[in-house]
Amino acid sequence: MVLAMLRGCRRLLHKSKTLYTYRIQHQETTISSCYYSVRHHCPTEELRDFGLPNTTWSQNLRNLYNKFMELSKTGGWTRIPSHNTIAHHLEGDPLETGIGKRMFLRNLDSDGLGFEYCMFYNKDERRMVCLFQPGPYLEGPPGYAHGGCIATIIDSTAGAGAVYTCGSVMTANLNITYHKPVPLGSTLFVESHVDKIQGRKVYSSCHIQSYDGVILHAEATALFIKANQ
Ligand SMILES: CCCCCCCCCCCCCCCC(=O)SCCNC(=O)CCNC(=O)[C@H](O)C(C)(C)COP(=O)(O)OP(=O)(O)OC[C@H]1O[C@@H](n2cnc3c(N)ncnc32)[C@H](O)[C@@H]1OP(=O)(O)O
Repeated sequence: MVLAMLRGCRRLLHKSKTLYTYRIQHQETTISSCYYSVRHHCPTEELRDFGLPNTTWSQNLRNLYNKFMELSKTGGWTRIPSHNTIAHHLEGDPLETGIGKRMFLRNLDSDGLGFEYCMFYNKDERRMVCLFQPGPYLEGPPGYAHGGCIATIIDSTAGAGAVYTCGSVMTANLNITYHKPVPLGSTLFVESHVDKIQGRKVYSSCHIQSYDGVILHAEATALFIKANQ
């Protein structure tokens, strides 16, 4: 499975011929675009799991987290680990993909300032839930989250849902309707669903609600393309 995905990635890289050259600490490293996939085990080093509660989490976020942890005990839902380097989520050579890079959503060194979130996956229902608290560094309109960060959390939730359902994918299309501004520091319930799989195309939908489900902040549809096997 792992080897097949890697081969799929490599074939794609040859096909697309999209090679980018990065200079990192005076060392030139050639990397290329790659489908996102899930690493099933971590390398030997101990890594922090950022999807666990920390002191910046609001009570509402903790309550939702506890609710899904309870649901996890009876099967159905599984908490998804979250690291700050994509190399530890990607299948592939960590030396090639990981040097000097951070995951966009985990690129701040202080908790609570940016994307504070955890995810839970339900395999049978093909659903991914993200419990999200946007920090003060995500400001767009005064006091509210930037639309780009809302797009990011939608893409990441629906993308992770597609990855956990189908394996390696890339986002090809994302359509978002913003209904209500998202207050910074609020607790949000983001939920995605894989609606249809047609060949390599994975169609998903996603919405963002307030933690109590009263306010619908945004809705989206997305198309992900599976890696060639
Ligand atoms: C982060 C959270 C951590 C949680 C823990 C899990 C960790 C792990 C999860 C990570 C989750 C990250 C989620 C972020 C995901 C990105 O941010 S991805 C980055 C943004 N996206 C990109 O950069 C993609 C850029 N585009 C491309 O590279 C290429 O166009 C694509 C999308 C790979 C497709 O190219 P291709 O493989 O050559 O496929 P191609 O043959 O062109 O098309 C295949 C089929 O799709 C159709 N198609 C392709 N594009 C489109 C389109 N735009 N519209 C409609 N149809 C299309 C084609 O018509 C074709 O249809 P059929 O003929 O089969 O019917």
